[in-house]
Amino acid sequence: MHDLKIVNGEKRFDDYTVFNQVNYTFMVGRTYALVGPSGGGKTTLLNSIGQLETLTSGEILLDNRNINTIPTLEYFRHFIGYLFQNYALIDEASVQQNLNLVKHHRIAELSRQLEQYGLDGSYLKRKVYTLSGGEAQRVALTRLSLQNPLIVLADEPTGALDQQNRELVLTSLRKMADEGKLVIVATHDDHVSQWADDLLDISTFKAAF
Ligand SMILES: Nc1ncnc2c1ncn2[C@@H]1O[C@H](COP(=O)(O)OP(=O)(O)OP(=O)(O)O)[C@@H](O)[C@H]1O
Repeated sequence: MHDLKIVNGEKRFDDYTVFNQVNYTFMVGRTYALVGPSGGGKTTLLNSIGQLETLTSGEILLDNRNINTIPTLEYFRHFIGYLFQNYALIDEASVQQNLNLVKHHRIAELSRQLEQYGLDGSYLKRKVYTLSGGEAQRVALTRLSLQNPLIVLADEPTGALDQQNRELVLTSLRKMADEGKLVIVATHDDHVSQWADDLLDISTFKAAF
């Protein structure tokens, strides 16, 4: 069983400590809500797991292997997938181009994957800027499915969505966990906190000096 372990994790920006003494083990197959006050360090912790930030001290172990020993490209390709509040798609490019950015897929495969998220193949030619927020997040979910990473990091993925699209995102993330992925969602949304298997409050990881 894969796990992701943070051992004595600390992150400082100059002399400001965002968090310290983070000791926590995430298990694949589960969903985690990462909560805490604005500026508390949720995004910083997600980015540290995603190799976009480096811990000031401590380590992050994936199956007991320090993630910093995994080459960044390999890590991004095989282990880490992101879902963001603002979708992180290229607005001026088509849905098809966005889905093919990392790896080329046949149109039939793209259509099949899009249909899982309630969009048909006619969306492939649409420019992302013509999509509604809910449709854009469905495209981002499709991209995540195609990438098929072990760890899904979601930063406020429901923040800009109505209830129906929020439920679609949560159902999709649950399915990914059921398929054996680890899903970590940074959120301010109580509904998402209640949905997750485990709740992790970042503000509990800030010891006094
Ligand atoms: N590159 C950086 N340089 C300096 N300070 C930073 C940097 N990135 C983040 N910070 C600071 O670290 C703290 C934690 O920020 P972070 O974005 O992780 O919080 P958050 O819990 O995700 O907040 P929110 O809920 O508002 O999104 C903030 O005070 C932020 O200003």
